[in-house]
Formats: sequence, C-alpha cells, structure tokens
Amino acid sequence: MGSKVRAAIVGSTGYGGVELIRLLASHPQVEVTSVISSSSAGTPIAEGYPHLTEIRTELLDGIESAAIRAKADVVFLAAPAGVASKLAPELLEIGLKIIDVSGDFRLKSPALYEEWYQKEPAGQAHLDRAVYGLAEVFGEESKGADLIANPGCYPTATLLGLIPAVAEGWIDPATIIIDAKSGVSGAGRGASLGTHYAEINENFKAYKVNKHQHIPEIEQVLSRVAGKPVTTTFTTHLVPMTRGIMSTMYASIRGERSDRDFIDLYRRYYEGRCFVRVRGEGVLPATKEVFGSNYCDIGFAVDRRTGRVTVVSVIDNLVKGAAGQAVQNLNLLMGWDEKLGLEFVPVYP
Ligand SMILES: NC(=O)C1=CN([C@@H]2O[C@H](COP(=O)(O)OP(=O)(O)OC[C@H]3O[C@@H](n4cnc5c(N)ncnc54)[C@H](OP(=O)(O)O)[C@@H]3O)[C@@H](O)[C@H]2O)C=CC1
Ligand SMILES: CC(=O)N[C@@H](CCC(=O)OP(=O)(O)O)C(=O)O
Repeated sequence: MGSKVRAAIVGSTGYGGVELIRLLASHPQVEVTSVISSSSAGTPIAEGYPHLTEIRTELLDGIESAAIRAKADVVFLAAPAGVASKLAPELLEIGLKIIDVSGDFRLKSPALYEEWYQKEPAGQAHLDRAVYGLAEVFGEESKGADLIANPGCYPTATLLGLIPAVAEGWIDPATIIIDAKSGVSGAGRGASLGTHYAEINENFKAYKVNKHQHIPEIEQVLSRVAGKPVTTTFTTHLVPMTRGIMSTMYASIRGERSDRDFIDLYRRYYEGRCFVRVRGEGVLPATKEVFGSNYCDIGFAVDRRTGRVTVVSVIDNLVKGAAGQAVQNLNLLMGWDEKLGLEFVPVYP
C-alpha cells in the first residue's frame, strides 16, 4: 500500500481530537504528523493529557495553512462549529483533504445552518461539495471525496436506527419520535455550569428541547431517504456517564411486522457493514456494549397493541459518533478497507 498518509488534527486538545490521536496511533496506513492547537501552540499535548506521555512528545503546532500542507495530506477538523466553515476553503485550495467532525458542512442549506447554529454558514459551493459521511448508508459517496462532513453523534445513532425502516416504507415517517440520551463527553472538554460534576452526578435532564442543532440534520437525511419532507420530534437528555449515546425511537408500523421481520430487514440492509450489529429477538443493546468501539448496535421491540415499533440504537459518541466514523470515512475516501485501524473490541465492563 506504499507510504503512510500524513494526517494533521485541528482541535487536537479537545475530546474528539484526542480520540483521533488514540485511534490513529494504531492505524496501519496513517501517521499523525501534526497535532494542532489554536491556543496552546508550542507546548506538549501531554501537558494537558498526561495519558499521552511518551506517546506524543512533540509540541503542538499552531494553525497556519501552508505549514499544515507541508506536514500533511489530510486534515481532521475537530473544532467547535464555526471554525471549519472558515478554515476548510483555504485548506482545500492548497490540496488538502478534509474530514470535519463539526456541524459546519452537514446541512445543505446555509439558511438552515444559520437558523439552528446561529453562526455564519459556509458558502453554498462548499456545502454542495461536502459529502455527508454516514458511512454505512452513503459510504460510496465518500470514495475520492475531498471534503467529508462527519455526521453528528446523535444523528449517527438515530439515522442508523431508522433508515432501513424508512427506506422500505415499514414505518410512517410522520409518526417518528426520537428520545436520545448522551454521556457528558458529548459536550466537549470545556467546563460549563450544565456539565460539571455536582450538576450532573445523580441527575438526569432534558435539554435543547425542540431547539437541538441535530434536528435539521436528522430531518434532512430522513427526507432524502423517504423521498418527501419529514419532520420529527427529537429530545436530548444528559446522562451522568462519560461516554455513550442511546437513541430510543418510536414510530407507527405500516402493515403487520414482527421483531423478526425488523431484524431480518436490518441485517439485509447492513449486510457486509461490520460496524452495525443487529441484536436478536427480545434483546436490546446497552451503551456499555459499544463503549470505546466503532460499533452501532440496534434492537427492536414491536408492540402489536399500539401498532408501534421501538428501536433502540447505541454508539460511543466519541468513536462511532465522532473520531471512529471520521477514520472510517478516511478509509472510504482513500479506497481502503473501511475497518482499517478500527477493529477493536468494546471495553467491558
Ligand atoms: N464530543 C463529542 O462527542 C462530539 C463532538 N462533535 C463535534 O466535534 C467538534 C469537537 O468537539 P469536542 O472535541 O467534543 O470539543 P472540545 O471542546 O473538547 O474541543 C474542541 C477543541 O477545539 C479547539 N478550538 C477552539 N476554538 C478553536 C478555533 N477558533 N480554531 C481552532 N480550534 C479551536 C480547542 O482547542 P485549542 O484551544 O487547543 O485549539 C478545543 O480543544 C465540535 O464541533 C463538536 O460539536 C461531534 C460529534 C461528537
Ligand atoms: C451532551 C452534549 O452536549 N452533546 C452535544 C453534542 C454536540 C455535537 O456533537 O456537536 P455537533 O453539532 O458538532 O454534532 C449537544 O447536544 O450539543
């Protein structure tokens, strides 16, 4: 396969960036040549992350496009929303390939981005150029792309759990309700009132109800799959755990379908896609069963009494919901086996 691809990570001092460092450390075809910080250039990353002692000994680089180009072929952008939209165009211009884990290139409509993120959107040309990297569904589009918008953590769990049933017309998209829960690392490393220990420990709360920035992302994809506009109710909750997302989804079934029917449909739909595991009859997945891994595990419970199905989908927000799917997208972009560097067993217990 020749020499390794050189990768730079912007936002390397955040949780998503540090997870990219962890995953790429054992990738057979990638070498991380630049870890970048907008605020701590010139210091070693192990200063803020002692678990990286003797693993990454170099000093953090600053953000300077030509310097990044000199060191890297591909750049992972793991910065807050509003950064990639400004940075990506000049990095693309000088020949870098980009995988952005923020929301800046996921929505095709600049007006929708402005409404939900309350930030200035990227230009339409770049939004059109970006490929939405939900690997198991649109992976073919990532091959040879130069700008990949990595899906959000909640949308990854949610869409993988809904798409086969929507695509086959087995559920009525107008009836979908999504009840999602996330561990606190989903909010990033920055300290905030809403996420500090005393606020979160032994607590469970809903947040951003009907205002979450992932609502238009989920609706954009469901509408594409359904072939007509879909709106949905999506409620997010913060759980006192470090990692993990569980999306519990409810919808009215069209026709007579059993748990077995859903299992067979999803297994057919995701055949050959090793990172989606569909559970057997009567078995629902839990977040710990995917902890630290790139898996998305899905289970079903059909309720004949109400005519509804409950779909439970779990991921690790930092792996399948961010860094792991970003590496999977690099693999697809490069035309490699999508599993490269990602074949590890979940950490249990
Ligand atoms: N946490 C998660 O589970 C997921 C996060 N995401 C998205 O990934 C991105 C990163 O999230 P996460 O790692 O959790 O966040 P963190 O807050 O942990 O880290 C973000 C990093 O971005 C860097 N940064 C801040 N401002 C700028 C800037 N102006 N230019 C360049 N870099 C900047 C900071 O590092 P420094 O000051 O050193 O530059 C910071 O460490 C976000 O867009 C987030 O929404 C997506 C899916 C899941
Ligand atoms: C627990 C928590 O706060 N999670 C974050 C997830 C943010 C995220 O992943 O951001 P993107 O918009 O880049 O996808 C949230 O709900 O906003």
